[in-house]
Amino acid sequence: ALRARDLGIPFDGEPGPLNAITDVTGVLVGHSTLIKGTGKRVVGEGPVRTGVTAVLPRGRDLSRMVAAGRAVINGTGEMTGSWLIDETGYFGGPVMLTGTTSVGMVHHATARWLRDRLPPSQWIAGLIPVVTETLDSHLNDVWGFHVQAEHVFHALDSAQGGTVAEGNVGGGTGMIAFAFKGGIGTASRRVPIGESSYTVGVLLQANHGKREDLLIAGVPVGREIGDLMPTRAQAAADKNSLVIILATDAPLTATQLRRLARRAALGVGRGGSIGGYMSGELALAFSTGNTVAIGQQQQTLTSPTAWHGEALNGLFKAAVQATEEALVNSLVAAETMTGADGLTVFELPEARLQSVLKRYNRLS
Ligand SMILES: CC1(C)S[C@@H]([C@H](NC(=O)[C@H](N)c2ccccc2)C(=O)O)N[C@H]1C(=O)O
Repeated sequence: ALRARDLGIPFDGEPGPLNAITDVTGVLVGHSTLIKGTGKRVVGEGPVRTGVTAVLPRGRDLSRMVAAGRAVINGTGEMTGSWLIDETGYFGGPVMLTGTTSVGMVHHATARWLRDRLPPSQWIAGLIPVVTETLDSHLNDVWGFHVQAEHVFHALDSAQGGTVAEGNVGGGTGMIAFAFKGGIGTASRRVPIGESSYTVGVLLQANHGKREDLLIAGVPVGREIGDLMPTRAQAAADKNSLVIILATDAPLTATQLRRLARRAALGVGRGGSIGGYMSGELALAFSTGNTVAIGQQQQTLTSPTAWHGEALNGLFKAAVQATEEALVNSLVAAETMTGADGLTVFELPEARLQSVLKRYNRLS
C-alpha cells in the first residue's frame, strides 16, 4: 500500500528498510481486527469497529524483560504496568494497544497467554501486562465489549516481523484523527553513532486532533481541507488521544528511555496536536539492547554503552522524526469507514493532499 513517502511527502532522516517498528531486530507486531455489522448501534450487537494490536519487544523469547521508560504528554488515559515501569525501569511481555473499554479483557487474556507460554517459575513476568488505549466511541459499539480473549490470542499468536499493516487494523480499527479516519501508524529511523548504527522504531494508535490543527510537512493541511468531515459533527469534536510505542536496539537505561519517550511529544507537535483536555497522550519507550532475565534479582539495568550528548541527540531526533512520520502514515493508510449509527469518517484524500503540499512547495 502507498505510504506517506510514496506520495512525495518530505521527511528528514534515514528510515530503516521497512520504515517500521519491526526494523528494530526482534520486534514483532500482530493485529486482530473486528469489523462486523452496519446501521443502528445496538449495544451488545454492534456495529463492531475495534480490535487489538500486539507489539512483542523480543519476539517469542519471553524469557527476558526489556529496559523501559514512559512519558505522559497528557494523562487522561490508561497504560497498565506504568507504575512497575516507573519503579523498576523494565517490563516483561508484550505491549498491547486497544479501545478503552477493552483494556480489562486484553489485560486478562494477555496474562493468560503469558501463563500458557512461560515456565511456572516465570509466570510472575506476566502478572501486569502493558495495555494502553484510545477510545473508539463513535464508529464502534464500545459498550458492547466485543473484544474477547480469542481476539487477543490471535493478535499475539499472529505477531510477525516484516511489513506492518497500518490504518484501520487492530487497535486502530475504529479510530478517528483530525476528523479523518485514523488508526495504526509506524515508521523508523537509522542512527549512525560512531562506527555503530542503531534503529529507533515507532508504532502508534492515532485517535486525536482537531481538523483545523492538522499539519503535514509543516503545511496547515487541516485548514486547507475543511470538507470531508465525519457525517456526525460530534465525532469530530473533542478528539485528542494518541498512544505511542517507541522501540530501539540502542542499550539505553530507563532514564534515557524516559527521555526518548518524551521526544515523541515533539513529533506529535509537528502533526499539529495541542494535547486536548481529555487527551490520553502517552508514550512508552523500550530497549531490546538492554534486557534482564526474568527472576534475576538485578534491580537496575545499566547501559553497557556510555552515551555522550551528541549520540543521545541522534536518538532523540530519530524519535521525533519517526513519530511525525508514523502519524502521517496512519492517516495515509486509513480508509473511509462507516460504523455505528451510519457514521462515516473519510480518509485523508491523497490527491488533494498532494496538491495542497505542491502549492506550499512541500511536495518532493
Ligand atoms: C469522550 C471524550 C470526551 S474522551 C476523548 C477520547 N479520549 C480518550 O481516548 C482517552 N484515552 C480517554 C479519557 C478518558 C476516558 C476514556 C478515554 C479521545 O481522545 O478520543 N474523546 C471524547 C469524545 O469522543 O467526545
